[in-house]
Amino acid sequence: MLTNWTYKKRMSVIFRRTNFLREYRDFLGNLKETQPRYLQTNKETLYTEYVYSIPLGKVLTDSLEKAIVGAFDRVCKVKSAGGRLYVRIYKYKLPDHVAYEQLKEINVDTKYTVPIGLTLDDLILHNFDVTPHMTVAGATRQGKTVFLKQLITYLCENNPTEDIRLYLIDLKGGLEFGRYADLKQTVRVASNAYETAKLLEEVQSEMNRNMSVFRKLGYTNIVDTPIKTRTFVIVDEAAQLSSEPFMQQETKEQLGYCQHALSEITRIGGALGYRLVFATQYPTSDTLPRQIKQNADAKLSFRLTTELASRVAIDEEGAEKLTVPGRAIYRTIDKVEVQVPYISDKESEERLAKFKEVDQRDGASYDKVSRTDDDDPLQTG
Ligand SMILES: Nc1ncnc2c1ncn2[C@@H]1O[C@H](COP(=O)(O)OP(=O)(O)OP(=O)(O)O)[C@@H](O)[C@H]1O
Repeated sequence: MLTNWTYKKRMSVIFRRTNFLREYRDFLGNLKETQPRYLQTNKETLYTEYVYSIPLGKVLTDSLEKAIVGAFDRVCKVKSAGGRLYVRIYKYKLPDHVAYEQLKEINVDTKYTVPIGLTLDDLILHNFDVTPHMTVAGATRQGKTVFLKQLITYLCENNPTEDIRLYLIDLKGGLEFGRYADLKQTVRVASNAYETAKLLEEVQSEMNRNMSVFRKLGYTNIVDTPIKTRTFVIVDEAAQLSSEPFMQQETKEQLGYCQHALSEITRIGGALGYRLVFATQYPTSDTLPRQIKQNADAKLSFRLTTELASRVAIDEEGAEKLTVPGRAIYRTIDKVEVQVPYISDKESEERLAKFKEVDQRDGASYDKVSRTDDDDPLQTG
C-alpha cells in the first residue's frame, strides 16, 4: 500500500535524479539545494492529488513526467500550472468496458455533441459546432466502427430528426452502414469508390448552392445563423480511397476526386454546416490527405501497430501502446486517454428503429442509393 511516507520518499528520489531542484549559494558561498516545496494534499473520491511549488527556473520535462508516472503501480497524471506541480494518483484504473447505456445517466444538453469516452476523471464530449471535423485511426478490430456506430446512434437519438443529415461512406462493402440506409436522417449511403464519387459530387453541388445562399444572406458561418441543420459525412475505411500503382487511370482519377472532395469539405464545408468524420485503418500520407489532417482539429486514435503510424494519426507516439479494444487517445489542444462507449449492432438498431422510414410505394425500405430527389439542406427549423 502506498503510504504518505513512501510516496514522499519516492518523489524526493525522483526530484533528485531528474535534477528538479533549486540550487543556490548561502551567505557563506556554499552551494545548497532545495527540493520542490510540498504545499498540500487534496483527497478526492477518485484520486489523491499532491501539490508542490516548482523551483525557480525549472519546468516540467518529459523525463520528470515519465519518472513520476513510472514510479507508482497506480495510474498517475502529472501536470504543471501557475508555478505549481500537480501529481494525481488514481484509486481505480480506466474501465475496459463502458456501455453506451451508461451514458443515459449523463445529461448532454448541447446539440451536435457526442460522447468520445470516459477518462479517469469524467466523460469527454465532442461538439461538432466547435470542432467540425475529426479523423479516426486504429488498427483492425480496435473499435473504429463501433465508435462510428455509437456516434451515429447518439447524434440521431439526441437531436431533432430534421437537424441531422447523414452521408455515410462505408468502404467495407456496405456491411456496416447499410443498416442505417433507411433512417430519416440518412441522405445516402455509398459502399464502393464509384458510389462514393457520386455521393461526393452531390455533396459538392449542395455546398456550392449553399455557398451562394450564404453570400446572398451575408452569412459567414452556420453557427451564427438560424440554420439548425448539420450534415455529417462519415467515412469508414478511407484507406480504400487511395490509389495503387496497378490501378487503371480512370480508377485512379475517381479515387483522386474522392480525396479532393473530402478535403474540400474540411476546407470550406465547416462554415456551411458540413462535418467530416474520416476513419482509416492505415494512417499514412497517402490514406490520410494532408489537408484533411490539418483541418481536422480533433484526432481520435485506437491502437496502431507502429509508433510511426501513431505520429501520423495524432502527431505523437502513444497509440501503439494502447492495449484494450475501445481504448483510444483523443487529441484536440489537449490529449486524453479514453475508453469509448460500446454499442452492439442490435442495440444501435433497436434505438434507431423509430427513425426508420418506409417506402410508401411497396412497403420496402427506402432506397437511398437510387434516391434522386433534392433535399433542401438549408432548413431553418
Ligand atoms: N468501445 C469498445 N469497448 C469494448 N470493446 C470494443 C469497443 N469497440 C470495439 N470493441 C471490440 O472490438 C471488436 C472490433 O471492433 P470494430 O468492429 O469497431 O473494429 P474496427 O476497428 O472497425 O476493425 P476493422 O477495421 O478491422 O473493421 C468489437 O466486436 C468488440 O468486441
